[in-house]
Amino acid sequence: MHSKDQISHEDYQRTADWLLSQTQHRPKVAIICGSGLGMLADALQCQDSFKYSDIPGFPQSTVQGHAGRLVFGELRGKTCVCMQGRFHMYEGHSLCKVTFPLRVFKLLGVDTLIVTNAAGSLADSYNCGDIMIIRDHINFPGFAGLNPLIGPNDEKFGPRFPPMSGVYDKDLRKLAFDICKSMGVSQYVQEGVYCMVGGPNFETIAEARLLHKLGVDAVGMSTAPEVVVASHCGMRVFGLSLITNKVVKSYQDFEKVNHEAVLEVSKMRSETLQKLVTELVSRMDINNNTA
Ligand SMILES: O=P(O)(O)O[C@@H]1C[C@H](O)[C@@H](CO)O1
Ligand code: HPA
Repeated sequence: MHSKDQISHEDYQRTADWLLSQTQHRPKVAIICGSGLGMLADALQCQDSFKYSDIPGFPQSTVQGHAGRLVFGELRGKTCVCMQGRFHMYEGHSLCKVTFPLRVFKLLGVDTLIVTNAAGSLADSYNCGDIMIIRDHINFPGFAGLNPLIGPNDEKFGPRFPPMSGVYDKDLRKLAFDICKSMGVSQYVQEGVYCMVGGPNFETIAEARLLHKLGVDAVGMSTAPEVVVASHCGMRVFGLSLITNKVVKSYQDFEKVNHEAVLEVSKMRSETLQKLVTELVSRMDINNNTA
């Protein structure tokens, strides 16, 4: 499966060149919007946007709550590119396809990734609507050999064996905490470990208990492959999970999670997340991108 799906450097370059020919924007920051979080792109000024179906080489987004648009624009004078809709492994995409945009962004000049997702909480102290700053992740599919870096290594992007410790930038995490404090929202901001599972089904109770025992704070179906590829090609990474549900861990609890409820909670926190991401981009240290 992997060799058939292998994407060449030229393929990434072709898509990057097409985008560079269609927009004047030269982003340094990429933002990936999680389920129901597409409104993060609405804050961008002077937008140029492209449907994924119009971008050569781009996969298509099939999940409700993922619009399928790439939006370029400025956040407080800093140029960003925003994915309104991401690709998940459970949609049937290979991990090369899931992470295709990241390498294209690298070729556009992006050096910082802000990744967001909707996730269920395992940590007992978390509540629905909490924002979790991702300290670290567990890439469960990676344990089973589902890793986007499997296959011949493209040294132009990064090394064969990239380190993954400290992958979520410490300074950006601290900055985000400071911003949350000044926004007066610290009471529902957490920091924790995100775990990716393959999906598309939500967890059984036994699976939830296992993840809890392993020290997972929040579980979702994305993010880890994107972060692995971004880090492999040298990007700085910051991640946020919006806690949209508490994962059922008790056989006495008859609550059942569903995607509609996930989207509903995402909507509830959209304004706060938009403010937080805008402030973070505005205050983060990046090269002034006037190239
Ligand atoms: O794209 P994200 O990770 O935010 O989406 C989460 C995981 C599933 O795709 C979906 C389940 O409701 O939300
Ligand atoms: N499990 C996995 N993925 C999710 C969840 C969950 O409970 N909530 C949102 N995405």
